[in-house]
Amino acid sequence: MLKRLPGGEVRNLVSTTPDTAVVFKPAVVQTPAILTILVFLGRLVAGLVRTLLVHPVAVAVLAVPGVIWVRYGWPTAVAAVTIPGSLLFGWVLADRASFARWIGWRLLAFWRRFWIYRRHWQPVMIVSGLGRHLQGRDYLPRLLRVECDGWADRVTVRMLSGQAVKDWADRTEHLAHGFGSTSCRVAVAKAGRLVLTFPRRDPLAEPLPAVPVPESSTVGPVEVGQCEDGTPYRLKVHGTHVLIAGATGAGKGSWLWSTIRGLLPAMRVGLVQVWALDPKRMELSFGRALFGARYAADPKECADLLDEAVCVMQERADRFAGLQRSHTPTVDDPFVLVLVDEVAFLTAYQSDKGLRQRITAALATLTTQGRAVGIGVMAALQDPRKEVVNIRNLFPDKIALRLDESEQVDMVLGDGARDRGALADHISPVPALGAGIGYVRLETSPEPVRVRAAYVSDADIRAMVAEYGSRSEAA
Ligand SMILES: Nc1ncnc2c1ncn2[C@@H]1O[C@H](COP(=O)(O)OP(=O)(O)OP(=O)(O)O)[C@@H](O)[C@H]1O
Repeated sequence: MLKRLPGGEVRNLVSTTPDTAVVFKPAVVQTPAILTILVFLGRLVAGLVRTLLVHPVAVAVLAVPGVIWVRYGWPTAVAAVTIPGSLLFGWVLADRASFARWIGWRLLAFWRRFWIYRRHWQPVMIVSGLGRHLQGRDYLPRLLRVECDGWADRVTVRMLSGQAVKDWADRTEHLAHGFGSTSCRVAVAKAGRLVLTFPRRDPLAEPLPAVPVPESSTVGPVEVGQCEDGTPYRLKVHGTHVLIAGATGAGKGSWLWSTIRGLLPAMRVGLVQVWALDPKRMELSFGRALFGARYAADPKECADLLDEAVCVMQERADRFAGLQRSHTPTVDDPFVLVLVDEVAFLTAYQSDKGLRQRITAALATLTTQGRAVGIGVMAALQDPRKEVVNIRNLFPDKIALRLDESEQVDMVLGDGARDRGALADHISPVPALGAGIGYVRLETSPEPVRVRAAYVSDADIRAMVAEYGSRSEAA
């Protein structure tokens, strides 16, 4: 048995070069067996101590009854298990969330570390090419920590020296399927350490009803839907520009309408104006009364409205010059959000060259100079192959809803987004399962966040128009 210890194989290594009689035999230095055994024992003790430190709850649940059994006999051990067990069961019934936070997820993490990740670590690492098998030894990335919450496992790993984040990002599919998940996302924790996120279920599989209209009038980030961890997602619109790309039926409308809905109280008091460009006449026309005179559908009217926005922008820039460097919305200088549904209709597909150039120039001017003076642009785009290369860099924040091809993901979100887990081409085309789901990439963070926008139904829009239509118009 000792002959099979790692390193022993070197003894049998013989290498020859073709066509010569010269034979090379490496010198073999035998490691004393006692040294190898001591190293193994040391590693075992270190592993036990590490398990105790990382999973104290799970170790206590397993060890304490055993110790009581040995010292005081089985009846005491059964009582020691039954009494706390009943108390814990009562805790589950009384407050499931706090039980999960303090006990449940920790036990699950302990179990999944042992049963899923530790058990499959070596084969998955070797087969995916992230580990190496050299001269009878495995060189594997270190599995440092497993944490669980309601929807995913977060696995912290230490990369092998010399590995790059891209090596892992290129193998997310191997990792996901190797550890029994549908996807895997890679994020950098610190130098040499990564956090891999493996979803266990999809919390966004059910459509979300429209978010209630906020009570206060704010232009701060607008609640438009929900993130995977169940927290509300708030989209920043003031001080940025947002591009939303998605195939037909991907749910771009729910992002536009959820944003308008969150701004309604601020529109009512005059802190926000939404200017709507609706060349398809199918989306924003439904709530036309909310926009008053600032609605355009015909390409010529759209160009005029954009030019008007540029005039407002330039007039403000003249007034603010030397006085203020950022915009605070007031009734006199409200935040102007220019919404464009299907921007390619006005640019790429526009046959009138003069109009196309006017619109493109106005959009470029607004997106490059507008945010400091309180003008924002939110544009929807159906086919990212048209126009996205020209306009993508004008929008600091991008959202990729369902896309037809994997190459389109990086076209919309920027290089490397798909490798980091933005699988927009895998979003279901079934509206109930996938419409409104998208990956958001903000200028402040390279990690794409998966979000589902709430669905604002026709009835919701009618109610919004009835409640806010005329008053917003007046503003
Ligand atoms: N957030 C959502 N949750 C659930 N279902 C949605 C959501 N958004 C849209 N849907 C469903 O998907 C359908 C298509 O949505 P929508 O028209 O907004 O897509 P779109 O991307 O604007 O498409 P197009 O570019 O063709 O106008 C809607 O009729 C609705 O049934």
